[in-house]
Amino acid sequence: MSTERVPIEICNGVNGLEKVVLREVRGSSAEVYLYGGQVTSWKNEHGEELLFISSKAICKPPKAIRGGIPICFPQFGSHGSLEQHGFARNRFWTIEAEPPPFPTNSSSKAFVDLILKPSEEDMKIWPHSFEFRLRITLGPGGDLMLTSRIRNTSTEGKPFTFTFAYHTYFSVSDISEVRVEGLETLDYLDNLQNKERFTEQGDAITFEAEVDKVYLSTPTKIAILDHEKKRTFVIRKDGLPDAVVWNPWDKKAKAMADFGDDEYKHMLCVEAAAVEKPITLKPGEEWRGRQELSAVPSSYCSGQLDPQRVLQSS
Ligand SMILES: O=P(O)(O)OC[C@H]1O[C@H](O)[C@H](O)[C@@H](O)[C@@H]1O
Repeated sequence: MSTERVPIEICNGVNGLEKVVLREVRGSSAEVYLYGGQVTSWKNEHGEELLFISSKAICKPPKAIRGGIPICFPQFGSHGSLEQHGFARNRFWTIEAEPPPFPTNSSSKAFVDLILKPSEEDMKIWPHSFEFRLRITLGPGGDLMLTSRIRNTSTEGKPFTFTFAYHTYFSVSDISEVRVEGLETLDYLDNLQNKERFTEQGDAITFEAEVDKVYLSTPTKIAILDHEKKRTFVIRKDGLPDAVVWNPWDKKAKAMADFGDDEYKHMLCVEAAAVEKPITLKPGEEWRGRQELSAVPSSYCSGQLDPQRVLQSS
């Protein structure tokens, strides 16, 4: 099989911000803004958007883009002294033509390599030398893979510590019809209750109010079932033990300037993350964290197991 890659397509997105477009022959596509190194669109082969992006997103530095997949680094949330979610999401990344090779089992030809290095200004707020390489790949079947490689390039023998998340906003038909599987019975830190630790009770996770939880040491596979759309998102992760689940619900939605009042109904963030146990890199060390997303039609839909409905439709 030829490994010749598809030439990278770069064009201007909102407010003239540069974006990279990845396309697969079967019709799926993805868009990545250099601002934030942020995926802002992921479409399946029917051209359906799979990620949520707010109609009120402010695509203007220094505001991070509301939606898609912001990168939280070197700090997740308010777990540290930096600005919320760190600074990677509102810096300009660059395309790296020839990154150091790394083993990949993907035969995909549609990918882009980005790199972020700290500026002098960044060094003032976080005095650490690093190279953050991000490869975004669109697989032959339309899967979206993000691989991060973060290296400590300190020449002064200084280690550094960080937390991290792929803050993925999934597009869902109706949040009250959505179920998350893979996090049942796990411990979590509740951001709505001073980051206190609780244990999840019950069968599956469904939504009827604001949620902001960091599930700890989760399985590597998590599923989001969207009954109305008959679609299941599958998240596979590696190097990222935790998973954040967030929906602002109505009150917080109204309080956010870059988020529509009712948009909470159509999104859910499930974020592959390393939060509870920060990662430490010594000089010369490199860390990898990977997230792979796929969207598959789900055979199970709400009501299918309801005998009344089965009778009515037969
Ligand atoms: O508004 P942002 O800074 O983008 O953060 C949006 C949300 O991100 C995460 O999911 C956090 O757990 C939430 O506490 C936060 O509200």
